[in-house]
Amino acid sequence: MDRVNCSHKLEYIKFRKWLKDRGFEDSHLRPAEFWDTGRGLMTTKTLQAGDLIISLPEKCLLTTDTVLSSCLGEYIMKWKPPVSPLTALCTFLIAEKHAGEKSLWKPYLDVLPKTYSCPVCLEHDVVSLLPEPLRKKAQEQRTKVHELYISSKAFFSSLQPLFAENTETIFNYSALEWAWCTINTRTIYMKHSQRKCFSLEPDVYALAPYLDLLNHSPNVQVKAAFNEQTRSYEIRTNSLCKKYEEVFICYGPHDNQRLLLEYGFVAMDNPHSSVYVSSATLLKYFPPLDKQRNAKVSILKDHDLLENLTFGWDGPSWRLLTALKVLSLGADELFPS
Ligand SMILES: C[S@@+](CC[C@H](N)C(=O)[O-])C[C@H]1O[C@@H](n2cnc3c(N)ncnc32)[C@H](O)[C@@H]1O
Repeated sequence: MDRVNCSHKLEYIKFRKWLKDRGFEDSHLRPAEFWDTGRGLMTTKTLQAGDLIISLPEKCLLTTDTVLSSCLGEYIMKWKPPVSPLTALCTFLIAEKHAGEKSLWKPYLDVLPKTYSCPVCLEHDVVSLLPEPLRKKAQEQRTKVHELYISSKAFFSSLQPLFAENTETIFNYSALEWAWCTINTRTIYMKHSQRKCFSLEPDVYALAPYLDLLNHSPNVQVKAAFNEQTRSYEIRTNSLCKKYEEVFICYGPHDNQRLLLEYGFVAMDNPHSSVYVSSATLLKYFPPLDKQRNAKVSILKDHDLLENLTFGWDGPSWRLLTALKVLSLGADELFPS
């Protein structure tokens, strides 16, 4: 058995009832465990190109509007300097999880992963096994989440009147890491207009319960957008998907480094696969005594051409070729008189 339907489990029965109460009608998708991709959605009817995979009503979406209309809203509105939309969503997830039975979002929270595999969650000795350019990005991710935690601490304390328990216990680092990964790995893009109560970071995240059970395949094409007429977020497939098979969407033309960094997995047979070449590796192959070496390196740095240098299936990328060309220039070619 390479897939096991899990829609009979109590948590999914409650989850689907919760979605139905919010206007979601699902006829052909079932949560299932797949041997290769883990949990995902299986279709009980064949989907042809052009068919609707899912149409999720606005009422099911969790956005910054949801956060502002909750009890957190007044605290966000009065907090200076304003928090980011991302911080607001993280705070909401942590607060709702803490509310347990009392949360209106409990059936959704109950089916969210308990742990994640993004680099920020990996142990130091695991990160140190990653190849160099990825290791650096993994460390940057850890720093980013840590800084978010430090910079949000005062705001979290301001929420104390809402909780009987100490906010430091509720909004601890591991709770923030879980909330950050939930948002980073599961949100859809939905642009909201800029609001004064939030910082200038773009407000583009929406959590889309059930739809966020769809796994990624680099080999399918889909069209996804909010439909203003039906007031639902809709995804149509452009690929055939046979009855009882897993339905995939495409998160974007991402290589495996990006998939690991953003989503915590890598895709088999990824047409966007690439191999990253660190600047240290590149420079090792150029003469250390080249008098113009420092000038060349600083030109490349100024143009942001010493990072994200890759080989894809078609050979070296434009960025890598450019870096190679600059480093190979002769003495009279770099600054011709
Ligand atoms: C939007 S969620 C999809 C549903 C998720 N599998 C679940 O059980 O909740 C995105 C996450 O699913 C997993 N995922 C998505 N596509 C995958 C794939 N092709 N292979 C393995 N894991 C995948 C990754 O952990 C990713 O962070």
